[in-house]
Amino acid sequence: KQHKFWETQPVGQYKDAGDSTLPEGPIEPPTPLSEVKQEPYNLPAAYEWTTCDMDSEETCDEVYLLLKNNYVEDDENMFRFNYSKEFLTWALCVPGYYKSWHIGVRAKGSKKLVAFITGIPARIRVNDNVVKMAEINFLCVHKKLRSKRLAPVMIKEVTRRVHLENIWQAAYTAGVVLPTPVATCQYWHRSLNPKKLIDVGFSRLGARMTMSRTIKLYKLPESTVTSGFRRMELRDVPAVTRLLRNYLGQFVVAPDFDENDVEHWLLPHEDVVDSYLVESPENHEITDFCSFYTLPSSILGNQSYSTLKAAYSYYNVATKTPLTQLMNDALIVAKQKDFDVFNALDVMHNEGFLKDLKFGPGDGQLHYYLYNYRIRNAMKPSELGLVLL
Ligand SMILES: COc1cccc(CC(=N)NC(=O)c2cccnc2OC2CCNCC2)c1
Repeated sequence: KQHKFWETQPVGQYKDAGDSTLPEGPIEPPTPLSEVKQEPYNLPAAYEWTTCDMDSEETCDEVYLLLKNNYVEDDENMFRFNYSKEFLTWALCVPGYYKSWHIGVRAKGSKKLVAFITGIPARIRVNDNVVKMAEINFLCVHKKLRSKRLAPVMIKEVTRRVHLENIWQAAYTAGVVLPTPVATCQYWHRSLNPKKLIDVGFSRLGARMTMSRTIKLYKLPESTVTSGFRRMELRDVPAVTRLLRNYLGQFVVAPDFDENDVEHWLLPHEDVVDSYLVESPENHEITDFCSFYTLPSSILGNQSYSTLKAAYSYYNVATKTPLTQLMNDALIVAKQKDFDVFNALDVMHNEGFLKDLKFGPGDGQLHYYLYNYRIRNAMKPSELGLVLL
């Protein structure tokens, strides 16, 4: 039963593990567009496909509520991601996006939205090859429709619609192990509001630790320490693009951002994404950059709190300021903005600051996958330069 579906897909298969004679690159060649299935896959009779227009307030609301009530929970089912409507519009209406890749499933009678899956176009470099890919995300099936085997048909349908746009590769992440991860990352958390985190059960009071001692342990300065540290502005896009492209060039897998991408993904957008940079006071050169995105979680079954305000480390570049000092300034502004916790994966150079800045290891892993693209060896997290939302 294990992975009956994934064994039919062009992804690294367990039986090929360790066979380093297999070449790096696409597993299957593109299909002539005329041979791509023209009509949607069949759903169970009671359901129908729908395209979700995220520009429509009403549809965006439906998507928001479906995810708020049915999307990913932590291993102990204490928290559930609660992506905001603003965030979802930002994450899905990206430069060059296809509305047809924002796919919903409705119950025919009630017209209720019961499932969702999305793709967005991205240029991803793998070693020396820039590949047009779809980034797949937000796969969600209503809790009441689980184990109806809807996920495989939704994955096939988004794949079909991506193929229709002549794109043959994809990237996605999951908390579960599927055939076959290209990288397996550990996530880490830095307490900003330890009292709330302990009250809601996200963190536990350390052995031989009092609450006041714990609050003191995680206390941060009121203001940032790096001179020239300021929010990113539109005029900074060219310099930040140069800085980011140079930095990301060292990783095996990373986005191939241009100025248009940087403007969309990294310009500050309230309650969605925050980005800061260091402008040298002497020559006004931009030498460093840090960013984090806003992803709150609903707190399931707590009397005093309903929402965990979490910041997620996004892209960070340090060329003059020590990365640890730069990230400490990111923690300081996140605390100023009333975040409860700052999360990070051990990707890129993050491992270098996690322990020093008092991050604790999370209780799970995030696995990265490529669809129809083989890489000879799985990456260490430090070789991965891609952060998905
Ligand atoms: C605290 O509330 C949670 C609500 C749901 C799940 C989890 C645990 C979890 N699965 N965390 C992550 O996947 C994670 C931890 C650190 C950084 N990025 C992450 O995931 C991102 C990237 C993948 N898509 C979801 C958001 C926590």
